[in-house]
Amino acid sequence: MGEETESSVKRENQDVKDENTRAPEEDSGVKYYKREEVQIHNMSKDTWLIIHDKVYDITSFMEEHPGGEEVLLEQAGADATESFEDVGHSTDAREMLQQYYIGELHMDDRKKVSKKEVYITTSKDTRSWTTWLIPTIAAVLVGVMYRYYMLEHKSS
Ligand code: HEM
Repeated sequence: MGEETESSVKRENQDVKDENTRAPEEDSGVKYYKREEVQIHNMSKDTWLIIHDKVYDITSFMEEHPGGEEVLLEQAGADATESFEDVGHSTDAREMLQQYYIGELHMDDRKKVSKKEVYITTSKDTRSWTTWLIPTIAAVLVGVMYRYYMLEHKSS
């Protein structure tokens, strides 16, 4: 009887240990992962991905992915932001990501200039005024030249 209690205590301790070594899903505070840490999880039974500097454990999603397991495995343990965006995933797909979120990519491992910033500097707003200004100037010039031409013809 005493033995039974001892073994159940042991099992309980084991459970606690497993809980601690598992990917943390803490309520308080965000967990930061180094790139090397993410890289270890690069197989079909243990798959992590980085998308937009966030880390996802997609192990349970592998077989469910509508685009197939293969494409995910190719990106396993790495930054899949570009391939994820290239496919043009739906809003539903983006919302699905939340379920697999486990933390953030460590600040030291983030790229210095994010794609977002590049997009902002080349946004349409800064270019749009030049697209109508040049034809307008051209039209005014043609108008002025036409007036001069007509005046000269009248006087001669
Ligand atoms: C955890 C991350 C991902 C989630 C939650 C996800 C989810 C989805 C979903 C819901 C679809 C169905 C179409 C849609 O709703 O957009 C889809 C399609 C697809 N995904 Fe993903 N995806 C993920 C990562 C990736 C990555 C990293 C790649 C590329 C390497 C990829 C490649 C594709 C392809 C090729 C399709 C099929 C598109 C088509 O047939 O039109 N996905 N994915």
